[in-house]
Amino acid sequence: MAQKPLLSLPEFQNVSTGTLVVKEPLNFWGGARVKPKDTKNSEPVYEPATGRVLCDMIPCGEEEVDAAIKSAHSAYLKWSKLSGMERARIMLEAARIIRERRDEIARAEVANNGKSITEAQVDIDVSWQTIEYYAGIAPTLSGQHIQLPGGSFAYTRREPLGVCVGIGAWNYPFQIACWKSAPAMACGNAIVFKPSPMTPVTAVILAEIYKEAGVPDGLFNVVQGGAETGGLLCHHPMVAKVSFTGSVPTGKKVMEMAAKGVKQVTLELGGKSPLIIFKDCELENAIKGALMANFLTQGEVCCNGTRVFVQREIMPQFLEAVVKRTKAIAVGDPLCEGTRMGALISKPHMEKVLGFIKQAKEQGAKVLCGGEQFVPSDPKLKDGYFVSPCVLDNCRDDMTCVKEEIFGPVMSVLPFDTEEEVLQRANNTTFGLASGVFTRDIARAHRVAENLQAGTCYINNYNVGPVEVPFGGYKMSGFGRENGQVTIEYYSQLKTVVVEMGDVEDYF
Ligand SMILES: NC(=O)c1ccc[n+]([C@@H]2O[C@H](COP(=O)([O-])OP(=O)(O)OC[C@H]3O[C@@H](n4cnc5c(N)ncnc54)[C@H](O)[C@@H]3O)[C@@H](O)[C@H]2O)c1
Ligand SMILES: C[N+](C)(C)CCCC=O
Repeated sequence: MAQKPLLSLPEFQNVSTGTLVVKEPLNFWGGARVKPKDTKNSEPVYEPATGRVLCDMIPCGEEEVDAAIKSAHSAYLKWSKLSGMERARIMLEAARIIRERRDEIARAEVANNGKSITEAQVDIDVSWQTIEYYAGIAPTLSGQHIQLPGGSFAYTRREPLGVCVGIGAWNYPFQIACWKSAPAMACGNAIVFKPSPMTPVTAVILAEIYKEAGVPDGLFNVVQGGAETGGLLCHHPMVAKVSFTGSVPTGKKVMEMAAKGVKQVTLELGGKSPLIIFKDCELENAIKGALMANFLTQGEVCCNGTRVFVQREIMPQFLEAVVKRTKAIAVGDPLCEGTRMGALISKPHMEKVLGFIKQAKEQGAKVLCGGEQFVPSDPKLKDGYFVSPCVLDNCRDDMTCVKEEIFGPVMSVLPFDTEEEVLQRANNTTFGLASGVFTRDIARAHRVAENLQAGTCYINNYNVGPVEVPFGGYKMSGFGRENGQVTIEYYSQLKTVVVEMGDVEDYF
């Protein structure tokens, strides 16, 4: 008997670099893929490793956004009436299907995003774990009972918000869709998700998996598009909440639009996070940590520790080892198992990153390695957007490469002398997404963690992100949280019910 393909679309079978062409519609609502009405504003989507066109992204207009939101609302009416156990059962089935299809989803993600296959597999694992985790929480959602005088009482109910919109960035396309949909669905909400126009491919796979697992038609919807479609979603009167992942400037616009309808917002924005390495650290771990903090997903990670402060006494050893390890990073075909760094998301983004490096040199930084466009020897990769990972020395706090988010494989190294000084410099930024410290001194580690103004502080590691752990920003890196139990509060509201057991007071 012929084996059923794991993913429903034949184009996703046996994807290798340079082969995927997506022709099927990438929108999904009412439980089915939907062809866009008007194709005139379509944009090509590129495969980062080859520069080849992968598919067209056709943005949804007003009518289509409205249809997706209405379909979400009707599914919400059914889904929100299920018990937590019933919701959990379906979500666990979705997690199981993702786990089973992990490698195929990861390959499609690589074709669209350019990251290495080993990283994409981890992203897909994190995705099903997220759904599993929130499935586990769904049956535990409960209220409080409050005793009042005379036998009266009050109780609270944790209720869903309604239709939630998720707007995603391009660096973790499938994972972001799961980070938003899993807690939302656990709480009884419906979701309309808009991926980044640069990575439209894998969200619709998630939609099909949710459907196969048994979620009601319309509960998880995908609308494709850019700023205009995003604006339509944020303004729609039937939307209760917007959860946004992206840059600070766009986050501000989303907040403004949501404010007009007094909608709740979660903002997961950018960063320029400090990583502080004290001379008493375990140096080998600190070096590995600095690489983890800078070079995952070609450096296109919001929480990357791109300002690496190294205590002056150990700077020579640190630089020698970090440069040696950086030069050894295998850059190339992201679908090869041995590759550790793939291609940047787009040609303009690659040029922007190279521009930051050029400016850093003009401002006095010294390139110790990398920082150039890289052309792999494989001819099919000659038009890919590869940049060799870069370590910058002689950096100062006032340089652009130290102040602005580059979102590419560029580590800026800065010397420091004292704890007090480095804390002041580390906090001297408008961002506050993450931070890290390497030291063997346990008291210092916790003191530094307390004093760093950031939503996460990693002690003796970096960029570890299990779903059980809340993630989100301080300052202009945003607010609200994803992951962890606390995220339930961002996808639900509390109703108080007050019950009188006696007579109403005769006051008037
Ligand atoms: N904190 C986090 O969890 C996190 C995670 C990933 C990425 N990021 C940040 O995302 C940025 C990179 O992603 P990007 O380039 O896709 O960001 P972006 O702000 O350009 O776009 C993000 C999303 O917003 C949409 N959008 C653009 N204009 C809009 C508008 N006017 N109204 C509504 N939606 C609009 C885009 O189409 C896209 O889906 C970096 O700054 C990075 O740090 C943050
Ligand atoms: C690297 N983490 C921890 C998986 C976070 C990714 C989310 C930000 O871009």
